[in-house]
Amino acid sequence: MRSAYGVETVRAAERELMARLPDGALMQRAAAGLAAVCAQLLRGGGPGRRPARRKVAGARVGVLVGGGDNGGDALYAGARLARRGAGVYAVLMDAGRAHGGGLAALLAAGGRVVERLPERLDLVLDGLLGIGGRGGLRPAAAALAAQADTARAAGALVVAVDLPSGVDADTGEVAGAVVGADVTVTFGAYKPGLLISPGATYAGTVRLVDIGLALPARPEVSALQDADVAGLLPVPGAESDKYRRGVVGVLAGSGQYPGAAVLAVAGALRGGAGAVRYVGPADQAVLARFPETLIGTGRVQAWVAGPGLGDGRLAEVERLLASDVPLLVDADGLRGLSPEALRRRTAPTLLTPHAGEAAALLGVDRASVEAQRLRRARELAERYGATVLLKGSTTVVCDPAGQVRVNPTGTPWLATAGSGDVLSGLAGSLLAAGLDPLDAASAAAYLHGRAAHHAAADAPVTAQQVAEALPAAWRTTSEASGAGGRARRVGVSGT
Ligand SMILES: NC(=O)C1=CN([C@@H]2O[C@H](COP(=O)(O)OP(=O)(O)OC[C@H]3O[C@@H](n4cnc5c(N)ncnc54)[C@H](O)[C@@H]3O)[C@@H](O)[C@H]2O)[C@@H](O)CC1
Ligand SMILES: Nc1ncnc2c1ncn2[C@@H]1O[C@H](COP(=O)(O)OP(=O)(O)O)[C@@H](O)[C@H]1O
Ligand SMILES: [K+]
Repeated sequence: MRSAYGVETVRAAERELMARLPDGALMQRAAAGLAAVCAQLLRGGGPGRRPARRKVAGARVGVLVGGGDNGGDALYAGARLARRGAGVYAVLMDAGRAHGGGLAALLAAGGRVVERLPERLDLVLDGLLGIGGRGGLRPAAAALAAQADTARAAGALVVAVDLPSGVDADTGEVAGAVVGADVTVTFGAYKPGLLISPGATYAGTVRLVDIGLALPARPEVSALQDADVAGLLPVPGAESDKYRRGVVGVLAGSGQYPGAAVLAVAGALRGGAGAVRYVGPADQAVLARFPETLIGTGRVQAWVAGPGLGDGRLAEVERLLASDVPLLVDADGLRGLSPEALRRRTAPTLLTPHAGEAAALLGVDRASVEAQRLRRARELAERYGATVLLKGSTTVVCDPAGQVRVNPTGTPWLATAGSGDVLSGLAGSLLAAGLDPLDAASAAAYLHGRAAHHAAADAPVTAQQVAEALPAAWRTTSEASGAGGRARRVGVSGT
């Protein structure tokens, strides 16, 4: 699990540790870790777009230096690289406020202060702002961020110190100018803004440097990894039967959108439930594609309601809302949903809106959901008293108690018609197999994103292909974690 902590929590942990260490020790730890990653990148150990230099000596390194400790980290790291023979050029945002010790160390090591970044750099350190950044970059910082972009376009690797300047550490929000990094070296803990887009997009690959912080057990935001997901996936035991594994009901499709029913069933069949029951007018289309589907109402352990329903069947969704069976509501089912109806429910509810649907539920515009994914997902979960999976460039899952997970898998190729229907079927199937909504939603998003990677391989992909790649995604997730033996056994008497 990747655990992320907000600025206040990180600062409190830093204070506590600093009180026990000599002055400046923490910054030296950060700078040493940062310089080590830069050296590795210069030697060709990272996402280089230039031929590797193979050594640090002779490399050309630019350092963008802000007025706080983030600039201090960058200066001390620059000094370490200069001592190893790199040519290091520092641009100070505000000469009067650059970190004194760091600047002296850089100059003593042979580094230089220059007016603007020179040409032909191998690497640029973005030390403008770290967790002390507030609001959009002010003009002087924005001008230096633009220099980083220019150097990057000319082939330099950009390494963000702690986080890309311009990204809000707590939310991933970006207001205006921002540094686009290839690699972010973050200190002590992941920050939520490194895991949530748009911030995550600007961070590139994130490397964590341990500086010894003691952090609370419960992170503010987490991202499941292979082993976590593998440990959640339901695996039948020797005594399992299809009913004990769970039956998922799918209320989806309409004359206008029969395909949504087929795709939701396609996802549900690959989600670990023992059977899928379909209710709706697209039964012939569903059966033609999946003869294993049960047709018509009957007992289920979870319902998926909404994909392609159109607007004529909201009464059926309301009946499910009034039932005591776990329920996932997606797409058309989300229209006109009342917070009161959800709050009255006794069984778990999972809502899976995309940004447009979330905007309608909150009465805000779509752009504000896309720019503030974490805040909007939290608001929805709180207002509706349900777990929310907000789809999009970073899928955010939030439960009513405020636990947040962000999904680390996926690809923009997933932005294709019908892939959301596959996801809702898959998540509903995991609910029917007994996972709670937070786990079902985050495991489903993880597998779905991974399936898209398998199926897309950097080319366009269809929703059906994503569904067909789910077994491979399941297998690679379990294998990569070596968790075959630790997976949940379901559908065995007494479980
Ligand atoms: N506190 C600690 O113990 C440690 C801190 N470290 C580093 O220190 C950083 C935090 O340092 P600071 O608290 O000094 O803060 P920062 O260095 O992140 O930024 C503070 C400076 O940026 C300016 N600023 C804020 N928002 C701005 C905006 N939108 N546009 C332009 N300028 C803006 C402020 O006026 C201030 O001068 C961390 O991100 C990390 O890099 C590391 O050295 C590890 C240890
Ligand atoms: N830019 C993106 N990057 C990664 N995944 C995306 C992006 N845009 C959309 N997705 C994913 O694609 C799927 C689209 O679902 P949805 O919007 O419901 O489409 P549909 O209604 O056509 O099925 C979701 O899983 C969503 O998270
Ligand atoms: K930075």
